[in-house]
Amino acid sequence: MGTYDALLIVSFGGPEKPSDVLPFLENVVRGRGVPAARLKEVEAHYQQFGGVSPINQQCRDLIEAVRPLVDLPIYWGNRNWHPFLTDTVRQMAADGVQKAAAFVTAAYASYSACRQYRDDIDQARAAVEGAPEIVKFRNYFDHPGFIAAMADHTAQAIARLPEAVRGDARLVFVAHSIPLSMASTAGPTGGAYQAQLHHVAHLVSKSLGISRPYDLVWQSRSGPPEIPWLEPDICDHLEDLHKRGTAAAVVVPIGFISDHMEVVYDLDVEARDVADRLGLPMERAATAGTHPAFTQMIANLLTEPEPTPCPLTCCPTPRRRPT
Ligand SMILES: CC1=C(CCC(=O)O)c2cc3nc(cc4[nH]c(cc5[nH]c(cc1n2)c(C)c5CCC(=O)O)c(CCC(=O)O)c4C)C(CCC(=O)O)=C3C
Ligand SMILES: [Fe+2]
Repeated sequence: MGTYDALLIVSFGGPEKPSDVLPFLENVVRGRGVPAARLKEVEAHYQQFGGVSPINQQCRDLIEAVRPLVDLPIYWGNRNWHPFLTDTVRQMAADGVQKAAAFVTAAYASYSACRQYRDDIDQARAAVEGAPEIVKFRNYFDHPGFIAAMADHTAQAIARLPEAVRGDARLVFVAHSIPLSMASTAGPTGGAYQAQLHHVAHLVSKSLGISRPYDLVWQSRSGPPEIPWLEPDICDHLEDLHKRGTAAAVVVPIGFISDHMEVVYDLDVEARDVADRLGLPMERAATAGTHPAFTQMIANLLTEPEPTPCPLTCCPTPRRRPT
């Protein structure tokens, strides 16, 4: 407590112009066996948005919103695109930073959401002489600040529905799908990714006073088709809800903390198309973004005791596959 001399934001990174898209995607999928056809599709999603992912600007906005709340210099580095984490850690060392707290823009356990960011931090530190110590915050999915932000945005989404269906709207929580093998090894004893997401879905519903059943479904499936991932997909699920006579759906992306490309494409384009075709009233809740409860959460995490390091068996690295 009170021992940090900098706050480091660690994020995924995204392209900011059309010519960034391919090299960015190559960084993301290196050694991960994502089929070429899937990559072509995703490339088209980015180009449809002018080759610009919203995620980097969202990190800048988050930093500006957090700056008045913390008494520390704030740095920012990404896994897959500029500013690269290694360059940021080099700058931190040059500035004489000794010990930084790291806020990762992913709230949950699993290799992709937690361990891979830890590895990024370790690799960046290993590449920089005199690198500062970097303490990653705990997985903050159940922090009251995150829950409050998501509950607030969910209430706003419900209020945007036609009045007649508001009271019956089905809450459809959604997160990034991951391979079943990754899900089964998430957290110290496995299954933590789904368990944490279920917990958040429960807490958000509860804080809205909604006791109706809700769903937890998945988006943005990648990887080779023969490898099983978490299902059902949000689009199939909307079809299913419609068949069952559901009056309306409020899609709540609890798996992400900003409205980046996977949100604005996979939900606001793809899932929206499905809902419109079905005539199913649907609203999408905003992610936490720069909600004041969420930015205050980041400041509050700085005052928590240092988290105990994860066991080595937690969220292990998947076997790398040839592309
Ligand atoms: C759990 C999880 C999160 C949440 C935690 C977190 O936030 O980190 C997340 C976030 C994100 N994923 C993102 C983008 C991509 N993810 C891909 C591929 C993959 N994601 C996976 C998982 C996750 N991903 C996995 C298991 C793969 C398969 C390849 C592999 O094993 O690594 C691909 C490759 C193409 C494809 O989609 O197939 C892209 C382009 C962006 C940036 C969006 C923007 O640019 O605005 C963000 C924030
Ligand atoms: Fe992803």
